[in-house]
Amino acid sequence: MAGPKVGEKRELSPPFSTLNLDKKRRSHSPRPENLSVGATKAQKKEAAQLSQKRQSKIAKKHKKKLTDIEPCSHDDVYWREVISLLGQDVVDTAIEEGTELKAPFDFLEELELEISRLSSNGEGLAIAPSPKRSWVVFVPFSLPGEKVKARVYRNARLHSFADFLSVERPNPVMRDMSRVRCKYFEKCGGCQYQMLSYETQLDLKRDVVVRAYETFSGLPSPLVPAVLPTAPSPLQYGYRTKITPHFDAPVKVSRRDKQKAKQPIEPFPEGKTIPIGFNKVGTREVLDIEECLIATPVINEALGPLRKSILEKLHTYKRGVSLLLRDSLPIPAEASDIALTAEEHVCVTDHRGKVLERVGDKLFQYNASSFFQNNNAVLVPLVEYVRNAIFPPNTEGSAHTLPTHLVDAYCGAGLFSIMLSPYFKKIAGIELSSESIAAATDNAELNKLPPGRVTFRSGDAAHIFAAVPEFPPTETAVIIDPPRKGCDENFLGQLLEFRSTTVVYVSCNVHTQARDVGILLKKSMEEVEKGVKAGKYVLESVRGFDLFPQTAHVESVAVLRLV
Ligand SMILES: C[S@@+](CC[C@H](N)C(=O)[O-])C[C@H]1O[C@@H](n2cnc3c(N)ncnc32)[C@H](O)[C@@H]1O
Repeated sequence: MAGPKVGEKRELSPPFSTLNLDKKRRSHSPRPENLSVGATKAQKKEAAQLSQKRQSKIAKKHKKKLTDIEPCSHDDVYWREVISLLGQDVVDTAIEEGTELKAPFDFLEELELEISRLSSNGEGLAIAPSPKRSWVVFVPFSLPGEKVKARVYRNARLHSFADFLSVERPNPVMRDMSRVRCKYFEKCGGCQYQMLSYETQLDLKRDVVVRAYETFSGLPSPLVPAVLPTAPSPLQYGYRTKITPHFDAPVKVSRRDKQKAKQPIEPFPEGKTIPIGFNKVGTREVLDIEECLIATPVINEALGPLRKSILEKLHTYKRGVSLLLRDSLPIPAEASDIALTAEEHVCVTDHRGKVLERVGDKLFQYNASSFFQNNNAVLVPLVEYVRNAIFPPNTEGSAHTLPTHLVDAYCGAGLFSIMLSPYFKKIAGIELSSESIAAATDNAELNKLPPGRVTFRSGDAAHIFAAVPEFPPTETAVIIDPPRKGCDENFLGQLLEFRSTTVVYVSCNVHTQARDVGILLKKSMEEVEKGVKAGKYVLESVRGFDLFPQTAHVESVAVLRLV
């Protein structure tokens, strides 16, 4: 369950962004904002012409076949949204006619658009009002039913991305700008939903889960249960325990200059400042951020002094830097005193430092640069939900054997293994990062788990099944929590071979989750049909969890049972 960084630019780049002008737009062409303020018609025309030339050059270079789109990638998710809005027939006709890369408007053209619905990434989707051909435009910060003004900044196959300019006719039910708390909203790429009620945000995230399973699982609808309402985060602001603001190189030095001259790099003039913060929406340009209201208070308290100290020694930086601010409990000098640590929080800014967090009655220590979930407030409800899925409350007296063993695949610093340790006789966790495995092993000791109950090993998740020959599959539950790209075929094959009674799949990318669940269900059905195996997997439930309020991001938990 990773999750987006605040202000992180979503991956819109290759292989699908055939006319990817983003970088160029930033480096050479006049920025749209600059153009809108006082730009003459001639300037706008010149920019558009320049960009059109560049557009066709890049299009030629990068023209990709549809088959090059990586399944379940951001590009694929956008492409499926385009198909669902335009209809497969319209898309097929455009491809046949060869017009699918010919946007019906100019680069940087201002459009007035009627928003139909929201995309899975939180942008409004509109069909461009063009008599030439049907074309979809994605506009951030716009809502269904609204009429908005937007300016196109990138064209791709049958769709474009546009900067949001203004709402001409708001959706009075959904939009309430008095809800917006952050002064950077609509500029920063971090949050998409601050103008919405929290209930609406949760409903929208449920829709994303529904659409992901419809689109990416390949399962007939009767095999997908009704998606449950999204579980809320106890905190809707001040929840984020990690942020990574960044800044670009204060002085640009070309590689050739560095190699050739080997002379001291010109210092950045003292007293000057540069933006330190998150990416401006839809760009890789840094927006100066002095506070981030979704981050915890201790992070915001530390951000000001950290920014100040950087600006004071700005001339010493020769490269851009990604800062790290992590909310932590203070770590006592003596490791044995760690459980007694005070509950006032501190902010860790050293990438090589340690972070200490309490989740329920357990403590977790890990390296500041390693993975840990970024919303501490929701972790107890999330783990509880996973526990209830493994031990359903009403199974007493049923033939169902309750698991005594747990496999925790992609275990990180041991969150699920350690939190669920009281409920199992034996637990095995596996994780690629040896740093995280070291932390997980230490965390088992820190929480005084009975020796031998939990073992962690570093390696590819698929290796776990060979490593636990003594785990009886019918009495073993498996938790999977892979990175955004989901599980690979090797892992899924071995999971199917192992055949544990319960699989709980936690994911920060519901699209790859839906794909993987679809593969598991279909393959296990095939095995039954061929008479190779007796039982098959069914998808018992799917539910979104809101780990990132105010953003469009959703975590998803799917429960699979062997029947
Ligand atoms: C989303 S995190 C989940 C971590 C943990 N379950 C938690 O909640 O804290 C995914 C983890 O998978 C690990 N990982 C990535 N690829 C892996 C692989 N092929 N095998 C095992 N672990 C992997 C990453 O290092 C990362 O720690």
